[in-house]
Amino acid sequence: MKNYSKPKTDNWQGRKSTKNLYLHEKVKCVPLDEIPEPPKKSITLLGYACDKGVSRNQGRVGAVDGPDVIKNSLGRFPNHLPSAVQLYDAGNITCTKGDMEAAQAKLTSSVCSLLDKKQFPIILGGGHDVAYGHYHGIKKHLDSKKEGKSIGIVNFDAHFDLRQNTQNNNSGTPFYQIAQECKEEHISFDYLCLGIRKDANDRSLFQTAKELDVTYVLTDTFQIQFLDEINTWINAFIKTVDKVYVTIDLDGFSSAFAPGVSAPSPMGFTPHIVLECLKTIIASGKLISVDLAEMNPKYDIDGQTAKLAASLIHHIMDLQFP
Ligand SMILES: N=CN[C@@H](CCC(=O)O)C(=O)O
Ligand SMILES: [Mn+2]
Ligand SMILES: [Mn+2]
Repeated sequence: MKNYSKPKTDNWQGRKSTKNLYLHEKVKCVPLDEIPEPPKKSITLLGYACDKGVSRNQGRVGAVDGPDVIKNSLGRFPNHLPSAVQLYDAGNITCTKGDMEAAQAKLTSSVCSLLDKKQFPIILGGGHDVAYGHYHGIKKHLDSKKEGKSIGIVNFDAHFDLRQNTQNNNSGTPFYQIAQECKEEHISFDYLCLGIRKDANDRSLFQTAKELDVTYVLTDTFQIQFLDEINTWINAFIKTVDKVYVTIDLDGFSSAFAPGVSAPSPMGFTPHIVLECLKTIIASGKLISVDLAEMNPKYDIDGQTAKLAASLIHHIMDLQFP
């Protein structure tokens, strides 16, 4: 299959038990086209092993290895999933000959098929261009049902990623591309950014955000002491949409927590505020799919970023499948 590699059991190792106490014992490595339609919802992890968007955006490459490193870290975590909930690793979407658009297209069809099969997808990046393919997979799935359901995007990120794609599509353009397509389709572009850094987005990006009516919280106020106000913003946003797609760019976290990214944020946000926001979003019952972007093992220190990513996934699974 083009732009795809099958799941590798080698990625799943750790302490051994006889009772599925660990996630490496719980997970089933199943190729994408063999993922079953379960009677109950279940979870599928799928990697987006591509950093072409990062290199096109003049960033530091290495995120191509992000998905496998996250899986490797996650496998060592304890398994608290109900036994009726399945956990699959469906392998990785790959990028060949620098054709990022082909990788995004493959991600779109894969996410759509996972959602058609009632899976809860957790996509592991890879550059933040993962968001373009991921969003379209959700959209394709919802559009096929012809129920007119809308998608709200919640992006935890230091960056708007609203750069114009006049030169090329890259890791800094996905939400601009989506916004333009929404305009063409006469549907609203619902985009909430949490943790935006003023010192990492130029004036024209703030202007684009204003023109597109983007709601955002700056990283200075994206802190636990402002949680009530942040929750008010999140709930107001969620109310206006039918489904919520959450994308977590690891570079929004302070580099004290997430050094292993292409563009680190020394004064970024904490994991605690993100967790509280995830609780609010998941409590709404509207969360349809999640991704984690920009995991770059080349710059990680002692596996901290991979462990943070794995811990976020663990929390999300716990909240979504109590
Ligand atoms: N996905 C990341 N996008 C950021 C990268 C910033 C940087 O390279 O410093 C952006 O384009 O703004
Ligand atoms: Mn970012
Ligand atoms: Mn980003």
